[in-house]
Parts: sequence; C-alpha cells; structure tokens
Amino acid sequence: MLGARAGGVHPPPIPAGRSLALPELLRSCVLPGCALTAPPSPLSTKTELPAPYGPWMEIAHDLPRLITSHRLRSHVHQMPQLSARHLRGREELHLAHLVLSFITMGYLCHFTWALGAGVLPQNLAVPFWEVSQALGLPPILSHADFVLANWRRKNPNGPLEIENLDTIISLPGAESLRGFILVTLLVEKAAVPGIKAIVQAIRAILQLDHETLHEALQELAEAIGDMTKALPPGTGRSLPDLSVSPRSWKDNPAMPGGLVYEGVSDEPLAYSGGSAAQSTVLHAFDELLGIRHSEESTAFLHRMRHYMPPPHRAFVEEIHRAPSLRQHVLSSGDARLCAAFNRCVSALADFRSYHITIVTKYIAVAAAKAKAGRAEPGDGPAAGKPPSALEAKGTGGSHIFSFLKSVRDTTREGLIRA
Ligand code: HEM
Repeated sequence: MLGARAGGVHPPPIPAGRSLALPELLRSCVLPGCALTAPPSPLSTKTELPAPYGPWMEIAHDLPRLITSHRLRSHVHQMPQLSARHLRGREELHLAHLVLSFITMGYLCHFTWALGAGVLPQNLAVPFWEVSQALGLPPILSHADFVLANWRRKNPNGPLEIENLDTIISLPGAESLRGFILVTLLVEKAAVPGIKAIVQAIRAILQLDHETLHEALQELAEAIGDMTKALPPGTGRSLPDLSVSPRSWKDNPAMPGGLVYEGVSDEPLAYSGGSAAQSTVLHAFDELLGIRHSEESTAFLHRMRHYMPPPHRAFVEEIHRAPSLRQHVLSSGDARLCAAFNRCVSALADFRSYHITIVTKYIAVAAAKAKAGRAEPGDGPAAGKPPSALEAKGTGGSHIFSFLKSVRDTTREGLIRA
C-alpha cells in the first residue's frame, strides 16, 4: 500500500513548502499564454513522455480506437507497471497525469459500468497515484488535465488561436471533444490579462495608487468581457456527450463507495470529476472582488479548489489574504474607482448569465438526443441517456441550475450601491 487514507475522500495534500508570495506565484503561473511565466505555459510544452513511458503514450494516443473496438481493457492489463520515478520536472509529471487520467477514464467507461465494480488495476493505479502525489493533484481527470495540460500548437511558432491548436489526448467523439476543450482553453487565455490585473490592483492598493488601481480594474473588466466573447453562442450545441465515462466517483450512485486503486488502498477512494468550476480564474476574480456566495455554493467551490494545481490554489488563497479591494474602494470615496469596481462585478455576473444560457442549450440538445435515442458512433455504453454530468445533479452533487443561478445572483449582490 502506498499510504492512501483508507476510505478517504481527501485529495493529496499540497506538498510541504513555504507560503508563496504573489510575484513568486505569478512566475509559476501555468495559465496558457501568461507572459509572466518562464517558460510560458509549462503545463503543456511537452507532448511526449520519455521513451521508457512509450507503453502509456501508445495506449493514450490510440484511446478512441481502443475504446470503440472494446480492446482497451486487454491493452491496459498487458501494460507493464512503470514507476513514476524517472519522470523529470513538473512538465513531464503534468503530461503523465494527463495521459494516465485519460487512460483511467477510458478503462472505466467500459469496464466499471459493465462489471459494476470500481477497481483500477495496479499497473495503472500505482503510477497514477505516484504522479498525483508528486503534483499535489487528485488521481482523477481534472480541469487541469482536461483543458490546461491537453493542448499543443500545431505550428510551434504560430499563434494561440483555435486554427493553430489541437488536443494532445482524446476520447471517442474526438471532433466535438476537441472543440469543447479548446473553447474552454481560449476562455482561460482571455482571462490572462485579468489575472495580471489582479496583481497590479493589489500592489496599487498597498501603495495607495488610485490611478494604477483604476487602470487595473479597467483591464480586469475588459478581460472578463473577453472571456464571455470567447464562449461562442454555438458552444452549447456542438458539445460532446460527456457520458462516455463516469467523470466522478464521489456522490455517484453507480460507484457508491468510490474507486479502489489497487495497490494503493484496499478501501475505495472518492473523487469529484473534472469541471470548469476547478478553473482558477473565476475563483481569483471572486476573491479580489469580495464576492460572497451562499454557504452551499461556497462549500462546493472550495472543494473544487483541491482539484487545482497547488500553485493555482495558493494564488487564490493569497488574494483572499490581501487587503480588501471592496473596503478600499468604499473608503476612498472615489466615484471613478467605484464605477470601475462595479464594471468588474457586472462583467462577472454577465459571464455567469451567459454560461447559464450555454448550459441550458447543451441540456436541451442532449435531452432531444436522448429522446430520439440517437446514439452516435463511439458514444459509449451510456449513449442515448442524458450526459451524467448534466442530470439533476452537477458533478459535485449540486443542483445545476439553482447552483449556477445562485452563484450569478450573489455575484450581482457584490455591486457597490450608491
Ligand atoms: C457547453 C459548455 C459547458 C457546459 C455544459 C458547462 C456546464 C457546467 C456545469 C454543469 C457546472 C456546474 C458544476 C458542475 O456540475 O461541474 C458548471 C460550472 C462552471 N463552469 Fe461550466 N460549462 C460549460 C462551459 C464552461 C466554460 C467554457 C467555462 C470557462 C472557463 C466554464 C466555467 C464554469 C465555472 C467557473 C463554473 C463554476 C460556477 C461559477 O463559478 O460560476 N464552463 N459548468
């Protein structure tokens, strides 16, 4: 056994280390395109693991075919048990986490459902656990894998635009999945100037520099507006059926105890599935703007923070500890600052409203598809059913629309009223 807490639902702890200050965190920022990173976008500059990990890469690149031809199980069982010890640096670890999390999703999509038993074989479970421990990420496909680590430039010198982007690993339904992942990535990219503006704003508060603070808030409002524009209206129509695999083994009636990671723990472990609620950017904006969500929504959103890479989580916590922007604007009595602050809050509420529109469209399309019993090739065993992530409960067990609307409404309550 590798020391998993029996029956636990706890993601691995953040590796021991000192608390990081904001500038240091920005240097380690892993958001795509963030100019303050060195080297840029370290989650995904690598697209292949070193040669000894060939058996993982071969399976991962062939996942759509192996899944649809029902041959993935035998391939996984024949896979040698490789140690994660030879992976060098965070980039290789992130790529290994991406690869192993997708293989796990593919493995469970056919066999856990079919056999009703949530067991991940040792040769997959042990290295997945080791890599997860090294990164401080849970051993499940998270937003950091699905989106942040799962992209590459087709032309390495070309722009970070959709035409020049591709995913690294995919599942059946590759084309729509690709669109889903890359649209989400471009929303993250649009957020980058907003993340920089947060640091500028906090510095300006500390230096009582209202001019710079005003500029930073303008930047932030613009970045949030650009995120909304990056969510194209068609997004909700052209999405993949995410039910190809159980995305979550927490609060999932099909896997009530969770998943047994063979060789790690005899007891099943429960983890929530990937969700953009694990994206750092909205958490960071909420913290800066002092948005207070309901107790239930906060509990869900804070749980999602354990699925972020530790430097992202530490960044959000650092903003929480910084002096309150809202109090600063209120006590300044500066009407221009107050208006700029409110533009940020309105832009954030508008993003959340638009997101609700998109989720609504997606559910309508999925429901129509389910009604017509229309299964597309490669849709997997759950084809024809509404996507599990979008049934009555969200992936985190939250009722989707009441959760999303509550979060949107509490954002609006963050406006400073005259
Ligand atoms: C059609 C595409 C999308 C669908 C169907 C969708 C669906 C959902 C669902 C069901 C939730 C509730 C939490 C959960 O159960 O996981 C959620 C939350 C969330 N989603 Fe999406 N989503 C989509 C696209 C996006 C994109 C592109 C982003 C941009 C990063 C995003 C950001 C968020 C955030 C931040 C939350 C947490 C709630 C909040 O802070 O407002 N979503 N989404």
